[in-house]
Amino acid sequence: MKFSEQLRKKVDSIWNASFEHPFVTGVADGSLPIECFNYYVQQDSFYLSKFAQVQSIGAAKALDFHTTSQMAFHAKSTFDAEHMLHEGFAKDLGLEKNSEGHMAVEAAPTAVAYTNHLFSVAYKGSLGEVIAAILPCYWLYWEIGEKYKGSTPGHPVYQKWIDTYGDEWFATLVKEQIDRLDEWAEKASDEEKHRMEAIFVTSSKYEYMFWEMSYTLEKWPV
Ligand SMILES: Cc1ncc(C[n+]2csc(CCO)c2C)c(N)n1
Repeated sequence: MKFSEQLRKKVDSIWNASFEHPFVTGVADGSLPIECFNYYVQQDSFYLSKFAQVQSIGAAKALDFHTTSQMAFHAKSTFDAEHMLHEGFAKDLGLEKNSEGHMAVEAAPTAVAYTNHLFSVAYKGSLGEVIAAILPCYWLYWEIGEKYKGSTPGHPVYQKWIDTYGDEWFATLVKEQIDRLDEWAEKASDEEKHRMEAIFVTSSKYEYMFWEMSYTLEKWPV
């Protein structure tokens, strides 16, 4: 069994909880209150800017020129695709920006914790560990896209969100990162593979928590 398949098996119950989370099912059937989606878009804007930095650290940690270039390309895709998608949502939803063009909100506890986890792996770990940390972001969204493809939420913004992750261009990016993980794992020690597995599980839990954070409009207690 490929290493990626082992990891996918390990997180099955965590990912199932994401598939069934009322934020996700609410986007698919249109029942999600719009303030939850607005909040998600604002928090995701913060998340994506950090995610692109983590991908760029991955680019610097690559062991060959081609992989450096591809990881940098992925960081740019986060800006071009994900960020632009969210810019469109922000415009459609009338969300406020500050003077630098960022969403005018404070990053919530879960968004801070998740991005700190990604940064900790990026600064301490190998490229294999960086891929293990960022892969659930790609792969989980891809499975959500596949699962809810064809849903008709009856809201243009929710429809666009569903359509984006069910699209072929996205599948190509995801498959490339899965292959990169498997290639790395072939040469990695058992110790490193254990670390990669633990990192993959932690990111999967944070993905679930990101839905929960958005659904409950999480705030700092003080
Ligand atoms: C919390 C959160 N997790 C994952 C994604 C999806 N995502 C973010 S960057 C990227 C790779 C480049 O497209 C993908 C798939 C998101 N938007 N927000």
